[in-house]
Amino acid sequence: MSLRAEIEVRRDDFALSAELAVRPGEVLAVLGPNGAGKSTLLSALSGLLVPDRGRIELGERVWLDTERRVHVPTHRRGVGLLAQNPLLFPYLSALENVAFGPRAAGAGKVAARRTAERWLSEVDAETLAGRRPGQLSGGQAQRVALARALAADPELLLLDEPLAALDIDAAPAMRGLLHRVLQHQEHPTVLVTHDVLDAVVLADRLVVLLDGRIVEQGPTREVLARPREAFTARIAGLNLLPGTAAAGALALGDITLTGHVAEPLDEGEPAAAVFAPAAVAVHRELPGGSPRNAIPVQVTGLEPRGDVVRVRGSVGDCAPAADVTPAAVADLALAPGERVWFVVKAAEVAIHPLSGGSSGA
Ligand SMILES: Nc1ncnc2c1ncn2[C@@H]1O[C@H](COP(=O)(O)OP(=O)(O)OP(=O)(O)O)[C@@H](O)[C@H]1O
Repeated sequence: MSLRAEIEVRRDDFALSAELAVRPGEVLAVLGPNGAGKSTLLSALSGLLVPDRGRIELGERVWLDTERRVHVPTHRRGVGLLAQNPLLFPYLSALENVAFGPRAAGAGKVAARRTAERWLSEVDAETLAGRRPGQLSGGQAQRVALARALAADPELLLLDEPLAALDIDAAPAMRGLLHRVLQHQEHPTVLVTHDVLDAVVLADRLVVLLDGRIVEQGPTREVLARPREAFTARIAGLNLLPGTAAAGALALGDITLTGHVAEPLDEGEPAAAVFAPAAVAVHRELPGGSPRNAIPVQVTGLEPRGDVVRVRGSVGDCAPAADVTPAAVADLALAPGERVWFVVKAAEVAIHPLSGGSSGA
């Protein structure tokens, strides 16, 4: 069932006005700076906040229609929420936490337990079944919280910064797990995040919210490849070269890029190499010797950016960038049309799975 929402919220010095549609099985990421209205939007979808005006429908069911004074409360919407903090019941075991939703929906004790076991295993947490939340790490608790959200069989899944509270080691594993689980979701999902990587790995489509308004939307990689707003350009400032996963590397046509594989990847699945323009060195000749990644590009443009010059290149359909000093531009006699090598150390490259939903470009 598709989600369709039109929401208006007015506050003293803030107004949210947003319209969105999410198809079954699709993941929509909502990105935006602090105060843009992301949480307000999510609260309206979950029913915790009653908008001043709007309409929210899931399939044939109307959750909100301000003209007709319809407002279905949160507990009757069938919404699964995974927030920044796991918010597990402290006195219940992991298994009992996950079984809570099915029990509340009327399932018998044995059936609820079986559902909980299946979801705990789905999130690689079956060995944690008997533990209380106080005996779990942040990453483990978040996995249990995801199982709890899914075990209730929600018709709409809301993910509110689900990786923001995890430490730098736990976040990639959880992102990889979400990637796997969301691929099998049949219901719409809305993901609020600050991190462009979450959108790249998890979302089919992206909306960018600024000051309460949607300023960009479309398939994730299309929006990031051609940002129209400065905010999107800034968050999309990383190079992202899409290809397919190959043992510990990324195949991009006949180029192979090696890097750090932070999340589980199956060979042949869509993946991307992600690296900063500042990590790229530009060479006229292919440097020999050291095991570095070398990408043959044609220079398409040079843009001054403070102390550096951003060299834009093209390789296939991709437009990677390198930040170099003005002296290097002069030494290398860089100009549009020239053929050069973009060279980047494997240690500077991260290889991530890519969202591969029906509408993912
Ligand atoms: N309960 C509230 N009462 C009054 N104003 C609020 C309330 N909650 C949020 N706001 C204001 O509404 C605007 C949007 O806030 P919101 O929390 O939706 O933004 P956000 O995009 O989620 O930000 P962040 O990324 O910092 O969480 C902000 O100006 C905020 O100060």
